[in-house]
Amino acid sequence: MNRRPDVRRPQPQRRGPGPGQRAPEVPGLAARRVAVRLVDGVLSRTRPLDAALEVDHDPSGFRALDERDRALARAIAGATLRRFGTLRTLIAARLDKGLPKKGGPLEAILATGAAQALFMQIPAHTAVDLAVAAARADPDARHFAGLVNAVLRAVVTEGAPESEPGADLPPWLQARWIRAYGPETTAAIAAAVAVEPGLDLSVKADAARWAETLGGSVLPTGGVRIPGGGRVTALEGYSEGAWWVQDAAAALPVRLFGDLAGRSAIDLCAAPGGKTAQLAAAGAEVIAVDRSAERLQRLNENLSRLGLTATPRVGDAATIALEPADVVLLDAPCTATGTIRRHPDVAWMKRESDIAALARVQAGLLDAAARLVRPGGLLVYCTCSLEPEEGERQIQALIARANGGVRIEPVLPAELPGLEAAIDDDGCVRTLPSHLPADDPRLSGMDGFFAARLRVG
Ligand SMILES: C[S@@+](CC[C@H](N)C(=O)[O-])C[C@H]1O[C@@H](n2cnc3c(N)ncnc32)[C@H](O)[C@@H]1O
Repeated sequence: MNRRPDVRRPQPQRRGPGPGQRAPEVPGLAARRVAVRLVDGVLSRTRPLDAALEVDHDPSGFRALDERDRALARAIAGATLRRFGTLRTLIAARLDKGLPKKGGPLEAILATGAAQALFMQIPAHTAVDLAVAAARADPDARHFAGLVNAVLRAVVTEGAPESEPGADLPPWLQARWIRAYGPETTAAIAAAVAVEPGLDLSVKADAARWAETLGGSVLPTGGVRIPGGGRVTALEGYSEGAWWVQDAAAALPVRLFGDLAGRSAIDLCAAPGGKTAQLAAAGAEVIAVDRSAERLQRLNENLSRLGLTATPRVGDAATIALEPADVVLLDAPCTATGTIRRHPDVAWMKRESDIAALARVQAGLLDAAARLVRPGGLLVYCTCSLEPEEGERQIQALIARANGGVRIEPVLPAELPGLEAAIDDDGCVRTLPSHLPADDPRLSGMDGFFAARLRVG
């Protein structure tokens, strides 16, 4: 009996293969099933997208795919998560009784199917048929293959809705940003995170030459921006270690130290080493601390490709004992809500309660970092979060706790040409995804970051 589903005209009533039987693989199905697992890992808050793509033990099956299918699975998962707010609403409107409880990855199957048809250039019948096939291949979702077919046919017939600012953000996050930045700026942030961004590089030297070689432009932050797509490792200059991937906003905190030649530096929470590379390239003697030995190994590999050196130390930044240094950088663990543009999974992995828990960790790390600065030295604190609790309020609280021992060294407009709007009234840096606008939305924007420069002692 031929069990291969008719990919042009699905028959939802047909049952999948019985126990012990294997259906021949439908073309394109493997990539869809992996995309479903990637999205389901995020929606169930068990696996961030990048972790699923990188870890050796890969429960999604991503690494078993060939290169083309990997790119397709990644693109489907990315497009789904970027537009997930809209997709969830469209799907919910077609489900009178909500999502069945025992459907396994049913929501991920529906969302990836709809994303392909509505937001990627994939023919609707292919997207729907492969979603039905993915449901049939899943032990829990197979009972709902008919529902997948019905819901997706209705969704694709209706077509993509007008995009509304904020429709793709979790409501709790949108509400917080409106409180922190106002409705207009929040709409601008939402528009910026809706577009998959290009690639930002920090270069060791000669930004103009690398911009020309790679078909990009030099940013006011000193880095190079190129259109995204393609394998980073295949780009010119990668193997010779001429540059590393680093968002334009992530490159700002180290610049706040000024001249670093010959100075001692401690980089706390350093892996995978984007900022360590900047410190080392600027001539500092760097100790790079991270609590994860595995991630420090990646830092070592990255530095070695770049021909740069730092002393790695595995340890907890809150308690590590080190000789005080001229400058200390604390790039604290945070909710990373400023990076949703590049990591759309972050919006759906995080919970609002994560903010308070991380803010407590950040306060402890800040106190420890301040103790590692030699008297009169500089501390730069940064997070890639848009939440004031993880940025501005950390600094206000530290200054109050330090009783005159720590003060903000305000960043001057001349230090950030082209980004003066990112300097707040206290002289700290607050970048937003809507900063650095350009005509082409894919070449616009930057991560949301907070950075404060502090004089200690
Ligand atoms: C935001 S990432 C750092 C990115 C890095 N600074 C860069 O520019 O490439 C946060 C890092 O902090 C590390 N980390 C989290 N808590 C830590 C702690 N208490 N002590 C040391 N490292 C920590 C994590 O292992 C992770 O590598």
